[in-house]
Amino acid sequence: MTPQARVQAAIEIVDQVIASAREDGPPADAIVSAYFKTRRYAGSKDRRAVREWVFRAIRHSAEVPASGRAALLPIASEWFGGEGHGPALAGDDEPRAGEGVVPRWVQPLLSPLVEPDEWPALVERAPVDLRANLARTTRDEMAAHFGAAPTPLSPWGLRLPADSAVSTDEAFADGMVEVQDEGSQLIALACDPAAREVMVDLCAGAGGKALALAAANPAARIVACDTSRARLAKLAPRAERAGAAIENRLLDQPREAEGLADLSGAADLVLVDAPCSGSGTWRRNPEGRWRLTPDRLDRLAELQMRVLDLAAPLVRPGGTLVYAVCSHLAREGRDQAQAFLSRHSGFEPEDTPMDVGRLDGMGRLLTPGHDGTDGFFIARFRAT
Ligand SMILES: C[S@@+](CC[C@H](N)C(=O)[O-])C[C@H]1O[C@@H](n2cnc3c(N)ncnc32)[C@H](O)[C@@H]1O
Repeated sequence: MTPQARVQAAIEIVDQVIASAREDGPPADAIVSAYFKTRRYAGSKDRRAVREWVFRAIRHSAEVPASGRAALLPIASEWFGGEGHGPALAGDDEPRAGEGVVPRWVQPLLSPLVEPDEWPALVERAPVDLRANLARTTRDEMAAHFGAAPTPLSPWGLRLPADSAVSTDEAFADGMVEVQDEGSQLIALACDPAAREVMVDLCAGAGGKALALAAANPAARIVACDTSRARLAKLAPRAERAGAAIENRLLDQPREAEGLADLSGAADLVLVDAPCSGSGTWRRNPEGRWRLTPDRLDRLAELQMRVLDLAAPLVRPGGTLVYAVCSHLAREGRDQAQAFLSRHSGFEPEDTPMDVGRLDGMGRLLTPGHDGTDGFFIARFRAT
């Protein structure tokens, strides 16, 4: 492909990314892969270059651009002109995407700790973090195997450069490591897993945190719940690879409480890794900024409240509830934690066992700019 044709391909892909953000469709990565499935003429260098253009265009623009052309014009105008199968010459009054990190309507909703000087880090390319599965290996052994540096905050973590391929490595296939951002590892650490016998991961998804809990305490009973069959189905093969014993439980929305009745008052620890805006992972999914709308945020805040209320009765007296979201928005983090306490007088806040991030209300906030992790809010409550 000519350089111009690569830019044209990026324009077509960004058009699809814009539509997918509107319709809650697949992520940009999946769209790039699907695009090249039907274009066998593109070699690996072409694919890499096009992908690079696509993500540069997405990172460049906080607001949804008018089109793929509008997204590429500000960063690739030298290739517009119709040569070499490239995009046609741009008109003077053609729309161009503006530069920005945080969408205007989201800016007042950020935690006040996230000041504008750290906004650029919210969309910078992220490294690949691994979690060594201590049930099978040591971090030092995996550091030597991958030639990776230890992460500074998590005792289980290793850090590789952005875009490192891990899934084809034999240590990955043998369950010695999982790909997991250091911030996610810190959520599992905030659960104090070694001290628990019964742990419920209420929003387990594909089980990233449940696997970390199991690695830290292989003897514990871990119940991984979710309302999404598709997400939960991904946990079983991962658990098998890691040699972890985790019970899977598919909950039926809106009758989740019925499916949890036998766990009432039985859990030493309930983790609520709640559905959220994902604003803390914009550096991995920068088009997440284009997906979020005020309506969607309202629905997520409702859901967070609902899963917290489902979690509360499961915690035994003296047990712990950990609430986490991968978000920098005060409404999903510190405000949600405060509202939980005002609804549940049988809980009191307690600090996380590790001194990481910054205090944000009664929880802790981790951010890419301050901590080098994805963005997370973590709060801990003790059942009195
Ligand atoms: C942030 S994701 C969880 C990520 C997961 N813990 C991990 O570490 O990979 C939130 C999950 O909550 C699930 N969820 C949504 N509504 C729920 C509900 N009412 N009860 C339980 N899980 C729910 C979603 O399906 C989604 O998988």
